Amino acid sequence: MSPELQIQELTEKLHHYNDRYYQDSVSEISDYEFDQLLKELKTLEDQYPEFRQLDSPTQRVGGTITKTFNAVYHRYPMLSLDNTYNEQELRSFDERVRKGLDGEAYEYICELKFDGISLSFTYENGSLVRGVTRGDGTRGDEITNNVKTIRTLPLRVKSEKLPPLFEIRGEGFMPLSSFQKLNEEMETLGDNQYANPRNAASGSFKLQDSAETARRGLDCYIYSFLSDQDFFKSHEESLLGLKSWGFNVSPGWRKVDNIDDVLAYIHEWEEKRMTLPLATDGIVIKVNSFEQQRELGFTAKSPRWAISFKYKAENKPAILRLVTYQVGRTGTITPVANLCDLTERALPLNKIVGVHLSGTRVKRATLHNANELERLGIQLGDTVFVEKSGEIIPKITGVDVTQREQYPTEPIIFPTHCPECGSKLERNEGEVAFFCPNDSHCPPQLKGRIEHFIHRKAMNIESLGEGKIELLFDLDLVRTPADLYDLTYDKLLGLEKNILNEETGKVKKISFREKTVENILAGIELSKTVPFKNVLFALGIRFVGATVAEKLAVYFKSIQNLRSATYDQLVAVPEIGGRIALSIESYFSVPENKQLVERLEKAGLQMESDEKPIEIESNVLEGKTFVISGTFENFERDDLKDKIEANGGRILSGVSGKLNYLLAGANMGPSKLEKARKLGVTILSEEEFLAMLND
Ligand SMILES: NC(=O)c1ccc[n+]([C@@H]2O[C@H](COP(=O)([O-])OP(=O)(O)OC[C@H]3O[C@@H](n4cnc5c(N)ncnc54)[C@H](O)[C@@H]3O)[C@@H](O)[C@H]2O)c1
Ligand SMILES: [Zn+2]
Repeated sequence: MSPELQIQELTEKLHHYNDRYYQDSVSEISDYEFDQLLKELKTLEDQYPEFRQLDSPTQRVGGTITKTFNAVYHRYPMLSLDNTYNEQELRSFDERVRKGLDGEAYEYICELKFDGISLSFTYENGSLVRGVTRGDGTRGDEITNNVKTIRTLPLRVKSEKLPPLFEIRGEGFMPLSSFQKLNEEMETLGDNQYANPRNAASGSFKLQDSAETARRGLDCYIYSFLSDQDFFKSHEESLLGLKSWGFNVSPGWRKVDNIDDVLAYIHEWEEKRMTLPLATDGIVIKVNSFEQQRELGFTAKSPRWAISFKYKAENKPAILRLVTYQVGRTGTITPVANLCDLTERALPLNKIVGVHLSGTRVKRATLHNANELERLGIQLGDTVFVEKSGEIIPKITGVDVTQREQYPTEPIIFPTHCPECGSKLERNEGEVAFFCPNDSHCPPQLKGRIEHFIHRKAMNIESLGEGKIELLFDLDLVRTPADLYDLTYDKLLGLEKNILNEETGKVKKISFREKTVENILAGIELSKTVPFKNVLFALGIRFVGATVAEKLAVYFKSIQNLRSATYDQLVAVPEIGGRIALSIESYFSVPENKQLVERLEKAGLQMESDEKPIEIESNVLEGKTFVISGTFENFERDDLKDKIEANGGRILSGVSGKLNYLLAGANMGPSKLEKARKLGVTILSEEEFLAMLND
């Protein structure tokens, strides 16, 4: 693959994971894997800077602002931290610091890296006036009412010496005890549980209802102070100052004066951090002197005077007792390893006690697919290595075949039929996974459809979660998405179901009371206003993801037009290929699907689009190319792109010799600006751009 394509692919992949992580609070891969991909991209970009994408994830903070809160600009940008997983790189960081400081002596402050979300608090005349999330680093969501529920955060600070305006920063987190309590409650309500305390904190700080936020018992550790005056001389002084004003500074920090002592601190906390009442994922190292911090400066994304060291996932041997097979929402069959500790070989085969790993008991680990079984070459009874990092599903990384002499093993036989519905399994050419083709009757697939239907990017019915759907499905009330619209208050009130938590063995009762029922119905009602493109995505037509659905909605404008479109009409749509066209045709040829769509139409869902394709305003920018960078007063970035295209201009992905204009907003990276200057690209301000439009 060419480096250009590689860069494009990696960029896209990372955008996808960022989106899932920051918007949906879901990690599809481990942080370690994510960070390795990011590193790979960075290396490629350094080698081929001309192919770096406009919005490369190496250049900016991964998060975004939401539409539900007021977005406010940060006085001082909120950046990320560079990270590493190994000591060698940490020593290289130390080398860079040494060089950057030209032989001056320096000290480090080591702190724990708390796993939550960054928050920024503004104090005016000693009073807390604003609390904001990091967002995209330039702008964040204003969540003042929610941060005021943090009990340890002073609303007023009394000290004669305080500057009239200052900002403090910290990590908002959910203590492990609150996390456990919250998830237990959510389980009983049939709501989706949070995968880890970080996601729980992130979700809870962004609730609309502050009373609910208050109930969830959030907390915050403060780690930085910012003001326009030189108030403190060092990070150490600021931590002591913050503490003396009553801020919640975590006591674990330490000042050291060389990298070996940093490493000692890291080793010391590797195990000890498991005993803390909150989740941590590493250590943060900061140059102590503020003067020296200024000398070292920043990259586009992170300070050069700090780095985080992240602990790698724990890896441990265990015994593979049994392989079970899960049927996923799309029919994919996933083999799952059932594990126990090495000392528990004598237990009966079906007794799955699990292994102790990273502070939790791990009973199961994914084996992905049949190919992976082959690749690992594992057998039942084998001694395997298990790894777990944070919230990620544990996985098997290898096998110790030397143990087979002493402990005989048996081959694993992959099933030929679906464990849920008995259909014969199939595998598409070139694909690794077997799947159950019975998509209209296989229970997990039916449930999966409904779960997809209510997803945020689809019908966005927040009041229904996995547990609730399970209950409605098992009681035969909802078998297809259309059934949701036939639910009534009387049908729902008082429904109950016991759910067994396989991990803990505890039984929980889900029951629908008045408030729950009202919420469910209100959520379903509200979904009738969701635009056509979402409805189209919600149908779950194969290969029709959110982006394709949007294109189809803009082009065909209604379900009526789409349903009657021929293959040739479908492939005539820009970016719609034969594979998608065939899938759409085949979807509408199935009687069950036709009926589903008709019922949804009757229920009153939006089946027509009022979205317009980009309307041509003028051709004043005809033949001109643009790259947009930074933030703007009058436009969101996407609006600006639309504006350029509506006036005949074209957007390019990176600064190159071919480019006509670099549209430079606030806070853009200096390297891009410099490159544009070198290549003689005209740099436009927002005002100049507006003037150009009005020419
Ligand atoms: N698994 C995935 O799919 C996925 C996707 C996107 C991001 N991620 C993870 O998230 C990371 C990016 O997130 P990020 O930009 O917030 O970086 P980060 O979480 O690695 O580090 C920066 C953050 O650390 C926090 N922090 C905690 N304790 C601190 C302390 N004592 N001092 C200073 N800061 C402290 C701050 O909130 C700061 O913003 C990635 O490197 C990756 O590990 C994972
Ligand atoms: Zn099946």
